[in-house]
Amino acid sequence: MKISFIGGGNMARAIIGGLKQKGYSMATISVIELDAAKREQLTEEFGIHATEHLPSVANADIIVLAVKPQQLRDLAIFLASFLNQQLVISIAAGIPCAALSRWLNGYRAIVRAMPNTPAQIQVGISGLYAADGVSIEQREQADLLLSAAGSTLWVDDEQKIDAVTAISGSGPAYVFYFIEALEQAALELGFAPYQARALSLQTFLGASKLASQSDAPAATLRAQVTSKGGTTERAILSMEQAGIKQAIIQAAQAAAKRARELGEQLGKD
Ligand SMILES: NC(=O)C1=CN([C@@H]2O[C@H](COP(=O)(O)OP(=O)(O)OC[C@H]3O[C@@H](n4cnc5c(N)ncnc54)[C@H](O)[C@@H]3O)[C@@H](O)[C@H]2O)C=CC1
Ligand SMILES: O=C(O)[C@@H]1CCC=N1
Repeated sequence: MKISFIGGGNMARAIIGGLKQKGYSMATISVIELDAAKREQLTEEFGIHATEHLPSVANADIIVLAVKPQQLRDLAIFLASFLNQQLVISIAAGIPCAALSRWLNGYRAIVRAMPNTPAQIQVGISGLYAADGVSIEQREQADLLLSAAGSTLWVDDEQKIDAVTAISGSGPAYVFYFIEALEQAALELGFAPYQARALSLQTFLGASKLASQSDAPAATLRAQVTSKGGTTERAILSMEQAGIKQAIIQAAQAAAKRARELGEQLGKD
């Protein structure tokens, strides 16, 4: 399977990193990227072919559109004439298959995917939606490609991809934000930076692993840490008073709304 990425930025690098770790032949992967410095970096890091010439996609089996949503329309209109049988996978936030298909001159073999950056170490999760022109074989190809980056979750309702974007697409940033905050707290409690980082990171790693290996819901695991009249109880009370849980829920809702807005604004032309 020959895979061409168009756009060699953060997310393309994360997926290619996952494919490399999984043992994919880097000879089957190419990237079309406008920025010469990024092309050089991609070739150096992964040993892949990186070019600025779009027509090279004609030989690919799968084309992954990994440019910003704002860059997708112009790219797609130019790409349309190079499509024959390829599966097009778009990872752009918010942009509906219908808009992309219109820009691609009615092309319908489109999968909309929403991966996340932990793809680069194969512990990502991707939401996937297949438009009606996608064959069963192409659906399997898309699943195989994104599986190299972690788990996959197919949805039948395209709007759910905006919801996936809000939870797991943007989600790593929420977690990094919490890690930053805990690290900051450790610094303020007198630890050296390397100690603060170790305490914060290992706590996230350990708690995430424990939650993923346990049948108990997160609330039960939290209760197991929380002694009556103890330190955790005081900390959780402080977070409840600050409205942290509600703020996180609102943040995810704001992200989903932004994904819908991007689709409406950018997908209308
Ligand atoms: N960064 C993330 O965590 C995630 C991003 N996404 C989606 O992935 C897409 C890419 O995001 P990032 O990688 O973060 O952006 P980025 O800005 O790091 O990468 C986009 C790349 O596309 C290149 N580019 C733009 N127009 C081009 C063209 N016509 N031909 C070739 N290359 C072109 C740019 O030079 C840039 O290097 C976005 O649509 C975003 O919504 C999806 C899931 C997660
Ligand atoms: O922030 C964004 O718009 C993209 C989509 C999900 C993660 N990054």
